[in-house]
Amino acid sequence: MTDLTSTRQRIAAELQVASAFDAEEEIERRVVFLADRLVDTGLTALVLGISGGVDSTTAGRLCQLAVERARDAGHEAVFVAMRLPYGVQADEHDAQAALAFIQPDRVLTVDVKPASDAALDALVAAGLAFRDAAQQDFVHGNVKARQRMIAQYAVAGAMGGLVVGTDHAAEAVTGFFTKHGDGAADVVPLTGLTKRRVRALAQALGAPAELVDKAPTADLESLAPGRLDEDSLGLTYEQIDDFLEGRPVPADVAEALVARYRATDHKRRLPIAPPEPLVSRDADDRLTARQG
Ligand SMILES: Nc1ncnc2c1ncn2[C@@H]1O[C@H](COP(=O)(O)OP(=O)(O)OC[C@H]2O[C@@H]([n+]3cccc(C(=O)O)c3)[C@H](O)[C@@H]2O)[C@@H](O)[C@H]1O
Ligand SMILES: Nc1ncnc2c1ncn2[C@@H]1O[C@H](COP(=O)(O)OP(=O)(O)OP(=O)(O)O)[C@@H](O)[C@H]1O
Ligand SMILES: [Mg+2]
Repeated sequence: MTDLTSTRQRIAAELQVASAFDAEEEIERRVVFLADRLVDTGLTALVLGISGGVDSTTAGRLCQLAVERARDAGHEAVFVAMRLPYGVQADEHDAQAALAFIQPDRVLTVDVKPASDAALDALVAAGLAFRDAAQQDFVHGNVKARQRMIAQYAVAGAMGGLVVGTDHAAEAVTGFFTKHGDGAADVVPLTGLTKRRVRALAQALGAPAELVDKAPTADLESLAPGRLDEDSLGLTYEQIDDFLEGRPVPADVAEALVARYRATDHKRRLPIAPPEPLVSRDADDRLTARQG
């Protein structure tokens, strides 16, 4: 086995990509997971932003099925779908189609533009300077993602809810999310899925074809509205999925993915702390020796 093959296998295992896949089984397993989290924690709501993309369409429908499952078991539970546009969203019709499909108990709409723009204006007024307009637009994009996180956590705080994230293996491997923005969540039901497997779940759940097949966009940059993820990444999701599922990919693609995975390691972890001081390790060792 080559080094690259064993590295790929290790990454797929770390991201929980299964070798076998059955859409119906995966739906059931993930609905049960969400319903159990509600019952076990005693919390009473799931909260998730619905963008009109396939990830939140899929996760949103799983959430609605999960709260219905929890209610059937006698547990009070509600799914709050959040529309979180930045001003007027160009593909608002897709977001509305997603909501029509998900049939959430409740929809809350919060425009993240005023808060996102106010944060940027205050930073500039405080003297923060950007390299150029493109850098400012990129940083502003991450502010928008974090405003969505703030809105969802406010609802979760008020309603006793869990914030649901849409991260999955094809996004995690490249670290293509905003740290503490869309990367922040209490539960991540799509974990381990490649993008084509997310689409397979969406299809099996009965989502409209235009959402199942929709091209992924983070849609964070005002200077490049609706910019496709694949253009930003310089990789296609087919390539990413093939890599994760152990199908053949060109060596340069595999090398690029391994490099991205390593460079974004910090985004999949808790904040980095200083190494443990030796003195406390010695104390731990003494305690272990006494207990042993
Ligand atoms: N080695 C390291 N150890 C610890 N921290 C490290 C680090 N390298 C950078 N950092 C820090 O990490 C932070 C940067 O991370 P972050 O703020 O996330 O910013 P960054 O990764 O630069 O940008 C987020 C990327 O995710 C994309 N995105 C965002 C949201 C949604 C989606 C989507 O697909 O829908 C995609 C977005 O388009 C953009 O390309 C900085 O503070 C940086 O200094
Ligand atoms: N305009 C928005 N309104 C509500 N939630 C949003 C919006 N944009 C992003 N989000 C939230 O951030 C998450 C991450 O965005 P991301 O683009 O990765 O997923 P998606 O839009 O659902 O699917 P895709 O990746 O295929 O575009 C979304 O799943 C959603 O929960
Ligand atoms: Mg999107």
